[in-house]
Amino acid sequence: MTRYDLALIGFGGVNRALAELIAGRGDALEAELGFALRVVAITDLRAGSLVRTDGDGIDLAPLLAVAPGELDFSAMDGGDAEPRNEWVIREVPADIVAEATFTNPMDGEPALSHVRWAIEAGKHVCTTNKGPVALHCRSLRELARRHGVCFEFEGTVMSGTPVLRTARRMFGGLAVTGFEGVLNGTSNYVLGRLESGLSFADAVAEAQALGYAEADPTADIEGYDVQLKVMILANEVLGAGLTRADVPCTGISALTAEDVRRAAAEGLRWKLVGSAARRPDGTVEARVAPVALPDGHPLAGVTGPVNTVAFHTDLLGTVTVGGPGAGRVETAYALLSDVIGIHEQSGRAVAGAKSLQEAHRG
Ligand SMILES: NC(=O)C1=CN([C@@H]2O[C@H](COP(=O)(O)OP(=O)(O)OC[C@H]3O[C@@H](n4cnc5c(N)ncnc54)[C@H](O)[C@@H]3O)[C@@H](O)[C@H]2O)C=CC1
Ligand SMILES: N[C@@H](CC=O)C(=O)O
Repeated sequence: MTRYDLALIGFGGVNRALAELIAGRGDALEAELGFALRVVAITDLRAGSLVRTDGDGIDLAPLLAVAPGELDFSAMDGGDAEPRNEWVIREVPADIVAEATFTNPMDGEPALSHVRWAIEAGKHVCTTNKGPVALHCRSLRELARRHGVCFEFEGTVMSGTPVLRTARRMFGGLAVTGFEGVLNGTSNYVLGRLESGLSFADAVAEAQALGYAEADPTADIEGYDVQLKVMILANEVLGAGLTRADVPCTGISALTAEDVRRAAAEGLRWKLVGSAARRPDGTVEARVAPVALPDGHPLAGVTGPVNTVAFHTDLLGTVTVGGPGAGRVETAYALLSDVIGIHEQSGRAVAGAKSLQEAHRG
């Protein structure tokens, strides 16, 4: 039975939910997917680092029994008060590094370095961190190709909803001309709560407690989170090569509860919309802005942390993908789907190498 050893970098909502998935249904996953998962290292800014490469690896149950803010690895066997990210990523034997630290929309660091170190050490990477992917995807892909490892990031757009894989695998042979979508769970949740009478601050606090918001929710409210997602989607699906400067961005902070309620009474729903479209000259224009959509518009009925993106294509017209856009478990599932993707690609690589050997022999 194949087994993948995982190093978890960042042990907040998402990677903790991944650990819960592995601890809670590892055996069922093993039976269904044909591979086992063992966590051999965890690092976190607040908890420190923990490494166990013997036996079953790290015993996750006792860690998960401790409240997130109270976890301290320093007194544990194999533990250290420091995160020791570089040492863990480069030196601890692991097959896959799951990166889920804070997203930095300015330069992608320190997650960018985490991803680079892992790839340079010959480890596959899956990440939910939008910074490195939006800002440096091309160079990281090239680095991964040179080192013969996978670089997967399904969770960076619409959490566990498989929008990137759908667009990459299912749109072969047609031209995507653009897309528009509700791509941030927090702002959409906040707009809905304003409509039902909550204050802005209370609505944001709820979104934080539910695990939807970024560590600094300004990214959700001012639209930077959607800006990164638009870049990722446009660069993946339209080959756009967009930088942040190419995507003008306005968030929802200027909207008041009164604006939202008045619009609702007039049959309009405010939504934070991220969009991109190919111009006749082949370049791509993109933006992030709040829009008051009439009831009946396909994006007007998207509520709470649900996200939806409508892709415009030449052969199929508009194809819409919708599902959870945020949430700890939902995003942990994206990491699991990346691991499955890595397993499939590794299987193909092994099968390819075997048939090459057979061809040489025969
Ligand atoms: N929560 C969600 O719904 C989604 C989150 N994401 C992304 O996934 C990542 C993780 O999200 P959450 O777990 O919700 O965030 P979180 O804030 O709950 O957890 C992040 C963890 O990373 C740790 N950390 C920060 N910097 C670190 C460093 N330099 N070294 C080691 N640990 C470090 C923090 O101590 C914290 O425990 C973020 O980049 C976020 O943008 C993506 C899609 C959805
Ligand atoms: N903060 C983000 C989480 C997922 O990317 C959101 O609210 O959508």
